[in-house]
Amino acid sequence: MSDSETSEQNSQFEQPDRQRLVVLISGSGSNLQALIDAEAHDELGGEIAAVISNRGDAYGLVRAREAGIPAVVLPHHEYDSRDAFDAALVKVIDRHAPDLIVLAGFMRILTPAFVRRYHGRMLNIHPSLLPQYRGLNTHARALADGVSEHGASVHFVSDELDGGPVVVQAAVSVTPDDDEDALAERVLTREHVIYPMTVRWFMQGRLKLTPEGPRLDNHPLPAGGLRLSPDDVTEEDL
Ligand SMILES: Nc1nc2c(c(=O)[nH]1)N[C@@H](CN(C=O)c1ccc(C(=O)N[C@@H](CCC(=O)O)C(=O)O)cc1)CN2
Ligand SMILES: NCC(=O)N[C@@H]1O[C@H](COP(=O)([O-])[O-])[C@@H](O)[C@H]1O
Repeated sequence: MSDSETSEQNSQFEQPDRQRLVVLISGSGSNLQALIDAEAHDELGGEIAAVISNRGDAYGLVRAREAGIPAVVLPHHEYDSRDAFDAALVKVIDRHAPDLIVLAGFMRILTPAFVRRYHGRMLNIHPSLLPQYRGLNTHARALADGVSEHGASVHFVSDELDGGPVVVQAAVSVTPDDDEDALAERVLTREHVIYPMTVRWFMQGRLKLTPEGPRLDNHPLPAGGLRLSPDDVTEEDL
């Protein structure tokens, strides 16, 4: 058994009563880092039990290992189908019996069977004010359209790509001299605020997905989710 698997096997027995989450990544992992930092400050409501990446070159793997979190690479291109890849994901995820699966820059479309398995306990962060700009290249598309506001959305994952019920959005103003990198950086900064906050709400049992939609403290959320405006900074501003 490899080191990462050994440490991974042991992690499920540490502090068994704490809420656990598994984070899926594909790249830099700055949102993962925001979650790691929140956990380090006891502001996540649980522990990151494992990190899984579909890319072996994801810097987020370095972040996980430096934080002592078991990190597993499942190269999607080594699997014959999406179903086979998702089945391998399930096998690794379920070893940790997580309460929540968090997609943090995870760039693979998940199959309906996978989404059903984790319905109501899988979140994603998307770099747009959904339902605007589902899919990829959101910043370039927003700039091309000349929008005045852009941002990020945290939503429960559904079969409909980036179409699941939105929990929280954070908006940024788009300036005339914005380019893709500058806009992406400002949106990421907001992501690092709203994702740990939303994950904490779920881990604390405050956020649930009901058949009628997301509820926070048993109150229905506004259509389109709670919105942090460009001037709002923290949860207290919601
Ligand atoms: N069933 C769902 N799967 C995923 C969702 C979702 O809402 N429902 N969210 C995405 C995250 N995402 C945007 O937020 C996203 C990720 C990936 C893609 C995409 O087109 N992926 C391509 C490969 C792209 C690449 O490898 O660079 C693919 O899977 O063929 C679109 C949107 C996560 N999954
Ligand atoms: N469609 C999914 C998607 O585009 N997600 C986006 O990828 C970036 C990941 O950054 P990170 O790896 O530094 O967290 C984030 O901006 C996230 O919103």
